[in-house]
Amino acid sequence: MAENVSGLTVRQDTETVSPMVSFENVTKSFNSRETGKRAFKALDDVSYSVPRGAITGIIGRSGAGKSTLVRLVNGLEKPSAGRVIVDGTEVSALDEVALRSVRRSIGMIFQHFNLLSSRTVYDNVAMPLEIAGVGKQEIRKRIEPLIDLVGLSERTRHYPAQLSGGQKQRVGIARALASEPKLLLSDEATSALDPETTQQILELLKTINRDLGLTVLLITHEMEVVKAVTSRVAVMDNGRIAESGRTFDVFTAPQHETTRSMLAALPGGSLPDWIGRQVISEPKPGCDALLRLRFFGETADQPLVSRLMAELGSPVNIIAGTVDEIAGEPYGTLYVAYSADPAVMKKAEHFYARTGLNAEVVGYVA
Ligand SMILES: Nc1ncnc2c1ncn2[C@@H]1O[C@H](COP(=O)(O)OP(=O)(O)OP(=O)(O)O)[C@@H](O)[C@H]1O
Repeated sequence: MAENVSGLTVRQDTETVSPMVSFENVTKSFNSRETGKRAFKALDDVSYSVPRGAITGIIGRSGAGKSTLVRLVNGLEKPSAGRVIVDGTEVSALDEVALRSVRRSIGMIFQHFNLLSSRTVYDNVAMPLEIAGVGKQEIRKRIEPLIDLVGLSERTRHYPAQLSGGQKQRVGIARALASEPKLLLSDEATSALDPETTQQILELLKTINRDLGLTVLLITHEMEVVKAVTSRVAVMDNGRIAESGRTFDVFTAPQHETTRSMLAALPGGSLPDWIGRQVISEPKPGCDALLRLRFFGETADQPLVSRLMAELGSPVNIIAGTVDEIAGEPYGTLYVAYSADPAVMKKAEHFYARTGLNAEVVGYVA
């Protein structure tokens, strides 16, 4: 834990021994377009480590600084202060020639795929190897299994215009893997895809991460993407890391306002509108308390709601609920209402303390 500028205690990731990427006190200022003077800090004293072999998400709203962070990793930008270290090499200190070889060890996929329309699937994937001067035979030997891996063996002679968005991104992934990178950067790679295609591409990224042991750093503004595929996450806000840690921990107990409001957009992340409109913040005589119960870990598979009902001896009204999976772990949310009578509330509190059930009063309904 550490203090941020506003004095709030924020969560920080600590399990990052021998990271693949380290940002050490990185600040990136841009010149003001009006005055030409350094005015705007797109990144403000960012320290963060991307663990080796995992899929890590960087999430934040538009303008939070995500793309700037990624551009520092492959040396497209240099920090104004601080260091960026990739697999032990300080990329922020390298000249253009040295950077070229580092970039070969970093694959990248993009929102708009960046394929060459005049080249076939095969030729797009082969391109990084052609540029590196690899012979035709060797290229074929390396490319064919990759095209197979991304499920496009039937389409090697097709042009990008003949492919769907998901297929184009598969080409982008195969091309990124052609030079056998140790790190894959994904910049909003699923943002232009429909939800079903997004899931398929995310599954492919998981397979690649697992089977090739490739470290993936994925930047996105979509919580759904982070939830589905990452094991670690850093939430960015105004050029700073607002909080970071295991995705499951950050999603189930968010500490920063930005994380909370981004999570509210997920299905089940906020109250249904019809009840939300009736919620009052202070109890009135005879009203019900509205609670959010969260089930995970040991509380995920126990019949705690029926036990709660028996314990209170007063009706428990189930308002809404979802059962979901975060980073592969089950997670449920249930909104319930019961009498806000102090005696009932006290019994409920004892029940939560005894069982470890995570419960939070979100308001009252008359
Ligand atoms: N070359 C530049 N010159 C001036 N300002 C820049 C430059 N590049 C980025 N910025 C500013 O830095 C801030 C962070 O931009 P960045 O693209 O990193 O954010 P982001 O989180 O990736 O947003 P988005 O999701 O919209 O791409 C923005 O306010 C942006 O306008």
